[in-house]
Amino acid sequence: MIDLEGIYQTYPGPQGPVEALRGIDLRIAAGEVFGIIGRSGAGKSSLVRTINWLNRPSQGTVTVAGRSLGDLSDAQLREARRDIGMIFQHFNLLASRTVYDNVALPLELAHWSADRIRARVEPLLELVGLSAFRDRYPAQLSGGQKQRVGIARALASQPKVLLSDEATSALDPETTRSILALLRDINRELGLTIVLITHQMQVIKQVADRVAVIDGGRIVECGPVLEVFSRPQHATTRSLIEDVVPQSLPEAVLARVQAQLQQSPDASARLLRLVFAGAQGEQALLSDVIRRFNLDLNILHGQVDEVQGQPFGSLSVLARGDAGAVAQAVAQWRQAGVGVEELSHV
Ligand SMILES: Nc1ncnc2c1ncn2[C@@H]1O[C@H](COP(=O)(O)OP(=O)(O)OP(=O)(O)O)[C@@H](O)[C@H]1O
Repeated sequence: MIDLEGIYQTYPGPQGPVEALRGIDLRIAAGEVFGIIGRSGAGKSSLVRTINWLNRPSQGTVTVAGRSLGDLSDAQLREARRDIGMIFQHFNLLASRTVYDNVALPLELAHWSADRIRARVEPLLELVGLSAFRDRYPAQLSGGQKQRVGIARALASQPKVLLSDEATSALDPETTRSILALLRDINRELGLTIVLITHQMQVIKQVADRVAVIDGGRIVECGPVLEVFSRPQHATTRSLIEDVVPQSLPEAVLARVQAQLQQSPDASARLLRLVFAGAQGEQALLSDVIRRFNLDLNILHGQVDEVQGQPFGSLSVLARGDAGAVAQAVAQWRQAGVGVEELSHV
């Protein structure tokens, strides 16, 4: 559905050119919810804006729904952009128009008749849960309701792709969850391809199928969300994931364990972090090794969660046992597909 090849974006700057995008290749399939995450200045906005040609890249090609945007005339580009809806962090609603009229705007601009507009807008207001608010003005709405108007407006021209530029960044966590659930429903019901850029891993966790991590204008990691969460390869990914899955042991917990072991030393003790995802989360991972290898396992820190309906978690444990027992337990976990890393020597 979306194909980016060799995208470079250079902006002029007071201290010389700024290279915002440095060779991006990305393929997003029809019907996917695809997340792009990165820190401030990583190049997220520059990237998402090349997908509707609001940013013309310095180099590279963008193909959306079979059309190479760089090859189109202005009229063809206007036509192609109807396939690409967009929602924004600050909603971009017109204050002087009601909810209904904001959603109707793109259709008015396309010279639709009032009857046709009504037939399109009313079901959209229903879809986003705002039928009762149709005559209100943006100033009379909450942030979440404003974003629902933004979503309905973006869907008015029946796009194939919806781009979301930090659409939940200005919302509280609960409203964020409800907007993301709405986007997921729309993706399922309408088969819409959704590309969302965000700096929040929570957003990726709740809604994306695949994620690309962008850093310094390059994609440093890309894959299915569950895979990237369980085996992050790049330091930037790890630190972004820390928000939703602890990647290390809090200093205070580590200090407590070290103090305990100083009082009663144990040469077999190892501090391990286990990461499990999907089917592994349903197995008796701990009790099995405890029984089989006669291990002592203290759970020190961790979290069990769900990503895309699959169990996913990380547990930090202190493992102790007879000579070789901990190593055998580690081997068994690894064989079962559980990620095991040694946190530090204690
Ligand atoms: N129009 C512009 N002119 C000059 N430099 C720009 C322009 N737009 C972006 N940049 C620079 O390009 C780099 C990438 O910016 P971009 O807005 O794409 O990042 P971002 O990841 O979306 O950041 P944020 O999350 O803070 O919005 C930054 O160094 C930024 O300062």
